Amino acid sequence: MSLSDDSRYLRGGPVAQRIIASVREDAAIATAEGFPAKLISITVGDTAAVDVYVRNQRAKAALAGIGFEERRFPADITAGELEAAIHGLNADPRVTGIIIQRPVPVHIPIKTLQAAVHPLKDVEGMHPASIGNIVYNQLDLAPCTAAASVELLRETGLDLKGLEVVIVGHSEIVGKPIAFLLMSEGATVTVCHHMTRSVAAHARRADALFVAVGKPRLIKADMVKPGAAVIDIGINAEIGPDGESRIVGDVDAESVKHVASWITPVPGGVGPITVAILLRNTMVALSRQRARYQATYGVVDKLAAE
Ligand SMILES: NC(=O)C1=CN([C@@H]2O[C@H](COP(=O)(O)OP(=O)(O)OC[C@H]3O[C@@H](n4cnc5c(N)ncnc54)[C@H](OP(=O)(O)O)[C@@H]3O)[C@@H](O)[C@H]2O)C=CC1
Ligand SMILES: Nc1nc(=O)c2c([nH]1)NC[C@@H]1CN(c3ccc(C(=O)N[C@@H](CCC(=O)O)C(=O)O)cc3)C=[N+]21
Repeated sequence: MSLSDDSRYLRGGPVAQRIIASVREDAAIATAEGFPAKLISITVGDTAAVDVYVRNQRAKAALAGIGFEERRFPADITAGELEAAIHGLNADPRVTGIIIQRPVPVHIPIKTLQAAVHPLKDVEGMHPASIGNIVYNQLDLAPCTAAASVELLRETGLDLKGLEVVIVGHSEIVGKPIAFLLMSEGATVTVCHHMTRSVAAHARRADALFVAVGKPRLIKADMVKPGAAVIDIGINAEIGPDGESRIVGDVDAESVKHVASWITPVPGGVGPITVAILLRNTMVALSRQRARYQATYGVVDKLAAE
């Protein structure tokens, strides 16, 4: 069976479309009520790794009826200057959400930047205060890629309760949040990283295998349990046999597709859903801001009566 018509391929497009259609309805209502949503993307320095992401954010935000603006800053900007820019966006009532594209130059501590974003405008859930929410099983706003990966696993229809899940890669933006999201769903989760003695030994036990490392073909067929679901989060640029640059994941799809029951294509798997979730998170942030606004200013009648 060819890759393109194989139903075992878990495609992100239809899931993303579903999410964006629902965001579009919510955004239209909010706009009509006088609360248009607007997302600001911050990019610092060389942007090759994030260009595709930002391009898709802009396109899908337009489709969903969410405002979108990109702010680009030079690589030699100081952390202090960036924080000041973020504080300006925090204070701007027209701005609903702020996303800081990773990576940022090494002289800027990413944690400081994440902490500068007001938690109500933190559309990736990466503020130290926000990321704790998923530990407390508050799952309505999670880091986008992690949430997107879990959405794709749901598409398999597998019961997440008691599912043996192995995650390869433990970054704070992908691997770790996936682990927390799936623990909340009742899965049994093992997390592997570069010090894991045998990634293969763990991976072979997984009913669902998530891979977020950034190494092409790290996962081969002999590391996958027959019938497993394989969610490939990696995005790697490499030169293909035709001499053209192409994007591949972390999974050797050509061999793994013969063993797994489900596998996500790259591109066309997790990526499109990541963008859709970012927009959904922007609407979650908007409704939280509206609730705060209501709580603060929605007592006019009472004040007038006093
Ligand atoms: N589709 C999407 O929406 C997104 C895709 N990505 C892609 O996902 C991949 C991972 O991204 P990100 O999490 O940000 O990357 P990081 O570089 O932050 O994390 C990589 C992780 O992989 C681990 N690792 C490195 N080598 C090995 C190995 N040989 N075996 C097991 N684990 C290993 C590292 O462990 P340690 O820390 O111990 O060294 C680390 O936890 C990249 O390809 C990135 O482009 C990222 C974000 C969004
Ligand atoms: N703070 C932060 N959060 C991130 O989530 C984050 C980041 N920084 N930095 C960069 C990486 C990368 N990333 C992508 C998301 C979607 C696609 C995407 O839409 N991919 C399409 C590609 C389609 C096309 O080529 O146009 C696909 O996979 O099908 C790509 C890349 C998010 N990241």
